[in-house]
Amino acid sequence: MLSRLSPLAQRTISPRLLSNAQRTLVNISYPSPKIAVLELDRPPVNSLSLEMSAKIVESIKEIESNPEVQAMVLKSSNPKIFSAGLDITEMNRPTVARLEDFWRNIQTLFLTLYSTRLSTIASIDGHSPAGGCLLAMSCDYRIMSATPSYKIGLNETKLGIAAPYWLKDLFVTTIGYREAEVGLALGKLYSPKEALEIKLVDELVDSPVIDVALKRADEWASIPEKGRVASKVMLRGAMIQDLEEKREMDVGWFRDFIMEEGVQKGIEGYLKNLSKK
Ligand SMILES: CCCC/C=C/CC(=O)SCCNC(=O)CCNC(=O)[C@H](O)C(C)(C)COP(=O)(O)OP(=O)(O)OC[C@H]1O[C@@H](n2cnc3c(N)ncnc32)[C@H](O)[C@@H]1OP(=O)(O)O
Repeated sequence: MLSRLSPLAQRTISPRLLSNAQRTLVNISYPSPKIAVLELDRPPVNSLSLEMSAKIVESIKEIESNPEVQAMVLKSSNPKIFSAGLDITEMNRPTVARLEDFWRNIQTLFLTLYSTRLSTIASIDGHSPAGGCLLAMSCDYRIMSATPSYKIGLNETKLGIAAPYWLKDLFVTTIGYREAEVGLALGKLYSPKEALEIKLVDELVDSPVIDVALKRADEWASIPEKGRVASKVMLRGAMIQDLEEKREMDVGWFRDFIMEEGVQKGIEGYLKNLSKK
């Protein structure tokens, strides 16, 4: 990890030359006492490996531990990708133990981000498929760049897999049953304009997304915490409790689904096509 390098090494190695093993994977900054910015920094595409998920969770907890901080902006260090979703290599011929651990970390990531006392603003300046869309939907408010080529949505079926039941629930809660039904079946990736129309995102901006995200964070941070958190718990509590009770069942479902030979072949083929591009 970068933090294990000496201060001199940290200053002299260009960040672009660091391997992921040397990186912190996320960066935390505080533009003002009430606002934190959590930046995803796992090149090339911010995919969610076991370590990346664990690091995001650890960082949210670190930010939460400061009672003064009220809002957190989630952004990417990559100028055109928010997050490419789960690290597909984690699902490609894995060991059962690693796969199960990976999934427990993904569950924890969702539960932590979805239930944090912080107001969370997703600053989506780039592509946000699958697990990237999960991160965005777990936030309280989503702002996306209007750049027409960017895509957001749940494309799992295109990989030959299915979203877990709790991600399906989150999608339904966000965009409504019928749109979710079609979107999930087709593995549909929406343009920013389409995403705004179905309320998958709340706002589109042409200017640097982060500027508007910081403004919204200020607005959310000005609401008294007690009432704001109580209303969040009312709206989100049932889904959180449901997954808490079914975690191990969900791990079993995921493991059995992914380890099937046909699914493994599909994942292998999808990865090969990605690399060939
Ligand atoms: C039953 C279980 C349900 C589990 C739920 C799963 C949810 C998921 O999140 S599954 C993951 C779905 N994600 C995707 O399908 C996104 C795939 N990636 C892309 O579409 C593109 O990479 C991009 C649009 C995000 C960016 O395109 P760009 O042209 O800039 O970059 P690439 O050349 O495609 O990628 C660079 C590099 O990164 C590798 N890579 C891309 N995405 C992933 C990923 N999700 N996991 C692991 N690795 C990924 C890609 O293969 C390239 O690698 P090489 O440089 O080695 O070729």
